[in-house]
Amino acid sequence: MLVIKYGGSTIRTDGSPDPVIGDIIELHKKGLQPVVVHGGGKAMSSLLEQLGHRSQFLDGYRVTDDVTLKVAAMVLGGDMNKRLVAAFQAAGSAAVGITGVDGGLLTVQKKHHSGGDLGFVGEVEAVNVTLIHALVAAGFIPVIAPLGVDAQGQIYNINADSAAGAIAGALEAEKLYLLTDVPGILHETEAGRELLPGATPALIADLIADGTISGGMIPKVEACLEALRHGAAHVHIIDGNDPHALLHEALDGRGGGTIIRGGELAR
Ligand SMILES: Nc1ncnc2c1ncn2[C@@H]1O[C@H](COP(=O)(O)OP(=O)(O)O)[C@@H](O)[C@H]1O
Ligand SMILES: CC(=O)N[C@@H](CCC(=O)OP(=O)(O)O)C(=O)O
Repeated sequence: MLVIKYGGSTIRTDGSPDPVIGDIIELHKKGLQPVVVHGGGKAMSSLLEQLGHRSQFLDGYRVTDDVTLKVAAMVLGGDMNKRLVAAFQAAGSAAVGITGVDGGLLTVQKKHHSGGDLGFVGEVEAVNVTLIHALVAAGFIPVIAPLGVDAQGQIYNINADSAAGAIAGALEAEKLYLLTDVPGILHETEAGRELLPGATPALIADLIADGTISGGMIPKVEACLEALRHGAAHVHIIDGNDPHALLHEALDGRGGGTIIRGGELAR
């Protein structure tokens, strides 16, 4: 299976044909079994702002109070999830939208952070992939919103990269693709800010420590490491704004971006 995390910063919400969805359908037709995990952080921030609620982040994780949790359920589990499923439908492919709450997919506990209380932010404790396997076996593309539930039935907001990393690990997916709004991990070189084509966990730790990797890139690389720890063969951060980068990368390794492997430095 291929797990594809589609970031909210690049998801089209204007109804125009979405090349990423076209690519995912193409991969499905070729028998590659894609599983989609989506974000929607940008749409959440904009609705929260309309409600007069300020968004606050700690290392890329949104501090989630009661209001924010409601907005997460509405935007991620509702609007964003159904828009994506409708876009798959319009492009001629059957997708089924679920959240991590459905079928016991994502059991979480409250995530603790050294920088302060994150509120209702979940850290994935257990993944039950039964529902994903059932949907894939029936020919559907699962489209998953990053919400989870704890043992007491409390719903939590999960960073979409973290949810995708945990799901890719549990599925022992051959590949995890994280589609975002930058070409990959960028770093300073003598020639200026450039794409880092390959990285190892050790290099990533150095880049977080020296501040090169910050904000929304932190949950992304943490998700990559989590998926690698659980047996994903490699993970790849690619540009969701580059039309067909996903298809090129999945079919012949020409999509660009940053590959992260557990072993030696890639490429
Ligand atoms: N070293 C880095 N290389 C690339 N992007 C970085 C880096 N450090 C921080 N970022 C930020 O991470 C962002 C991607 O994360 P995020 O905004 O959460 O996107 P998404 O919605 O796709 O998950 C980039 O737009 C950039 O602002
Ligand atoms: C806890 C946490 O940070 N949850 C994220 C969930 C959405 C998300 O991750 O969306 P993107 O992938 O588009 O950034 C949030 O509230 O923004």
